[in-house]
Amino acid sequence: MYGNETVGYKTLKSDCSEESFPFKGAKGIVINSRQKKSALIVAKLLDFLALVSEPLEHDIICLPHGQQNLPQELLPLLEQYDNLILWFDNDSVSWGNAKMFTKKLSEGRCSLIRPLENQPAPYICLKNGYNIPTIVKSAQPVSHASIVTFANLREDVLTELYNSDKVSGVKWERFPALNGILKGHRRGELSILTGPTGSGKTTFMSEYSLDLACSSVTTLWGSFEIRNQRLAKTMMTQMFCAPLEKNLNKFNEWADKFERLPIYFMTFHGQQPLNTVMEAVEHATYVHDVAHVIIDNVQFMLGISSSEAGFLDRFSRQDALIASFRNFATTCNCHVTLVIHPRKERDGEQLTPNSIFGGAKAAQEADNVLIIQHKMSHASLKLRKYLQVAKNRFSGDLGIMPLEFDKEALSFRTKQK
Ligand SMILES: Nc1ncnc2c1ncn2[C@@H]1O[C@H](COP(=O)(O)OP(=O)(O)OP(=O)(O)O)[C@@H](O)[C@H]1O
Repeated sequence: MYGNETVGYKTLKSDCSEESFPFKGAKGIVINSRQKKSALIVAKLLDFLALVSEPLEHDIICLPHGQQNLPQELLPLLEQYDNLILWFDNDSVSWGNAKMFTKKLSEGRCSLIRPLENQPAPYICLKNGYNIPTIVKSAQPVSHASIVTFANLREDVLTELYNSDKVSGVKWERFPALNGILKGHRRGELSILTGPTGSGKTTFMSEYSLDLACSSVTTLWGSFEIRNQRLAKTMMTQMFCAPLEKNLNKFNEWADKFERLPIYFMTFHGQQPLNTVMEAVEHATYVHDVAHVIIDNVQFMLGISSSEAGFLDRFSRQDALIASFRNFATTCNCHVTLVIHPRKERDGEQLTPNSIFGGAKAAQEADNVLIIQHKMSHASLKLRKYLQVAKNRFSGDLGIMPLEFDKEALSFRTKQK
């Protein structure tokens, strides 16, 4: 509903999956109105239905696109409420998403149900016979001061401890080895991907981000080097797992599936001023609740190449870009991945974090450094590729993931044995 008007609908299937229609454009809410000044907001229809049957002094609202995004158009609709309580799943990804939404909804009037073991999502609470009104009463206000005391932080610490045995970010379906090393993809971090020229950085990043988008990570692509239609074609091929050229009759079916993914593309190409790009990124992050921004690649965006004269200028421009994205990732709680070429490439030599163009600054500011490496297999005399996690600030775990390229499907996915 939007006011009294029906603007779309949500479906719930027997396997508990949900869909919204229209997919991206639905700008209304599912509401059980009890004419209250306080509302309980959930992301899933199943949770909504669980709460509707409870004796609660709140309006019950289900968001149109789950945790994926909170359309700006809903904000006036929610203005009527003095209090908003957000109750999502009890894992750290949902916790991060709920906190992001409170920024948009104005933190002062928002409370959150903490993702603790005895406070799972409403539907699970209902199934387990938990006392839902008591859990709702335990909702904690969101603190938003610039300076916090431990009293403000203790609930966050408890949440981290409670979730510490779980993968603490969104998992990759196609790259299980990465889940083991990186422990998932988290908001607020800066990752750098590097690798020799033509080693497959764009192709890999396309699949890596596609996989996350399939798990509802809203993604903004800044493809400065290749055109968006080529990137979208690569992603669609990777999603389809076979060449689309040979299956043109399937195009519409797969284009419909691809269109439903929360992926946005910046329309920049070639060299662009940093401020213009940052402005677009910040705007899109606010409007679409972007959780992952990709810049491919930094040198192309800045219009610099390793052969350009005046290295001081090009290094300082790249430093400024890295500092801007570092700051953006932290303040907007969004993951940023920067694709950066290596500084120098000597045949047969392995790259290290220090090989990143621009040197120390990039590796220092990054939370994660990923490197596509080549290695000659002495047994088969074939050049093997692998992805090396050379820095991991979250858990400190380092390691490698072999990259077997399927040329037809443009895919590096780990094959099921
Ligand atoms: N492991 C691989 N084996 C063979 N071909 C590959 C492999 N990975 C990518 N390719 C192909 O190589 C070409 C270049 O890949 P891609 O553009 O992803 O590399 P890149 O590292 O981003 O390049 P650049 O250094 O120019 O930015 C593409 O046509 C891609 O399909």
